[in-house]
Amino acid sequence: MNILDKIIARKLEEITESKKLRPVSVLEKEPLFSRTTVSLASALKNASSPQIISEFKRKSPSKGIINGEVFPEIVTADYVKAGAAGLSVLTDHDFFGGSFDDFLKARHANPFVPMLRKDFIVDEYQLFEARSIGADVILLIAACLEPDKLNQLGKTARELGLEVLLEVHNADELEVSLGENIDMVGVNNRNLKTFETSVETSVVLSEQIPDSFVKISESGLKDAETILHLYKYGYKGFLIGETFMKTVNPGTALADLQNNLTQHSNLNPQFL
Ligand SMILES: O=P(O)(O)OC[C@@H](O)[C@@H](O)c1c[nH]c2ccccc12
Repeated sequence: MNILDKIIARKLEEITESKKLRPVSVLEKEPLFSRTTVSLASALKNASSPQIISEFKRKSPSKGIINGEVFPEIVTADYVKAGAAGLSVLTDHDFFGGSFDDFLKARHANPFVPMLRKDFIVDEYQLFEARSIGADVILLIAACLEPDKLNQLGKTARELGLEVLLEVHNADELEVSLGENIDMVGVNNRNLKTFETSVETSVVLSEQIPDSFVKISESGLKDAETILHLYKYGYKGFLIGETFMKTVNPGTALADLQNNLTQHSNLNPQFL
């Protein structure tokens, strides 16, 4: 069984448990459930420079513990101060060390910033959960979902007021998964089954994503040069976790990257 299959198997168990403990009728009563969501897609679409979506991630199956001593309310507020266009917070516990508690702390610290619930969504129930913790965006991973299921989840997500980020890793996934209930397409530079990471994945797939979708490059991004390179291929958003999270002060790491982006684009105005 590859790691993705293991994650999904565990996810299905968790969902069965959660549905009993907190049925949809309970989730719907959460105060955040009826909150007005904030659009990540429009923040990215309207920007005239590369936008960073900063991730709060404690650990991962590929890297183990990334940072054991971090507080989501502090890190995410620092990210926003340093200019993050959006936030991504892991809610998967067993494989990524995340939680609803992390997400809620980040949400309360940043009420008006677009936030992605980063998890493995395989059931409608998780969309209600996402809404109940104050998410604006959910991720649908093509590698985890049959096209019909993906389309159905996208439809329900949008009915709930959530934006949908479709994650793909290759042309086949893109072809079968791209549909009408998608707001943004994220190209994951990391293969979730092998953990192999190459930013060339974003270059190769860029041409095949229609211009009507906002493009985001995800994973393995470390420096301004790479971001400006991918920006030329039409990527507006850049999802970055580990590069920031492995430092003592993730917000400062983002601020440094933003400075480098500005400097490089001053030196090379053709990039912007
Ligand atoms: O930490 P990185 O290499 O900057 O990657 C961030 C993000 O792209 C990655 O965490 C991610 C992308 N897709 C996912 C799906 C599930 C869990 C995690 C992910």
